[in-house]
Amino acid sequence: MLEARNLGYCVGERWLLKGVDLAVRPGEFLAVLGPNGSGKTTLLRLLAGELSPSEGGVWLQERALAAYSPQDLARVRAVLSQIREVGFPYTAYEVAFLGRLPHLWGRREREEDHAKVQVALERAQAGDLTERLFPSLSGGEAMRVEVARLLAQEARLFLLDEPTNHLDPRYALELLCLFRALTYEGRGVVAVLHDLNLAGLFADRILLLKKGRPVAYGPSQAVLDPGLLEEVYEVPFRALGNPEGFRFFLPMPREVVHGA
Ligand SMILES: Nc1ncnc2c1ncn2[C@@H]1O[C@H](COP(=O)(O)OP(=O)(O)OP(=O)(O)O)[C@@H](O)[C@H]1O
Repeated sequence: MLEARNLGYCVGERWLLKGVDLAVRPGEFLAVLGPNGSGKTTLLRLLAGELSPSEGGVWLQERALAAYSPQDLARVRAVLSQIREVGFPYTAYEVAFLGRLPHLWGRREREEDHAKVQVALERAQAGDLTERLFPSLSGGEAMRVEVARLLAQEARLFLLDEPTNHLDPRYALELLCLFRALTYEGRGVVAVLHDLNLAGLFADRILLLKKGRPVAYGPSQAVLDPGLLEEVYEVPFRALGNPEGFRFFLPMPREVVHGA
């Protein structure tokens, strides 16, 4: 569904990202992890076609990303970015309706478009927000409306930049359950996450970045190794749970790990 080969992005003399290879198959959930400034958003923007690679390339459904028109691209992949500003006081419903725009080229909106937006708002637990002005929503409410916009877009691939940002534990879990459920319909998900444990719970695979370079890429529970995490995040981690099964990871102050 999605493939990146030797992907790199350079600004001036500095490589913000270099040497990334990855593949997302239909039904797969890939989490992108790494410290602040490690290149996660840059990678997501390259995968979305919002930035052009300095080297390597991206293929979506076996077609080079660069060969897509903006309309075609918007019908295949949906992007949840970190920037959540709208220039006008749109209602939440109008923001969610933006997801239908890629399907409206060359035709007028129909009743079914509104029905799809309504279903998307309910599925994103934003059905009670429809009349609210978007700028007046809390961070978590705005996120749910944005998710409704993505669902209304009916894309095959979702690219999510820190989707659990602003969400309380319940909504964070429910949001990731929702996207995991969408993978069972054969859609793909790439999500930038900071929560290692949510990544371990929901992702099939993890790509771990440090300073713009891939450090590990593989099955989630294999990548989530305390030694590797300490090397990447420069803080000790303690693993809890069953070494043969699911493990949780807690970052620890060094004094706690090594004794004060
Ligand atoms: N247009 C640009 N010009 C110069 N440097 C940039 C540009 N865009 C991003 N950077 C830098 O590239 C690095 C990677 O940025 P990026 O936003 O991809 O990191 P990130 O892993 O998503 O970080 P965070 O976890 O803090 O959101 C950062 O040091 C950032 O300051």
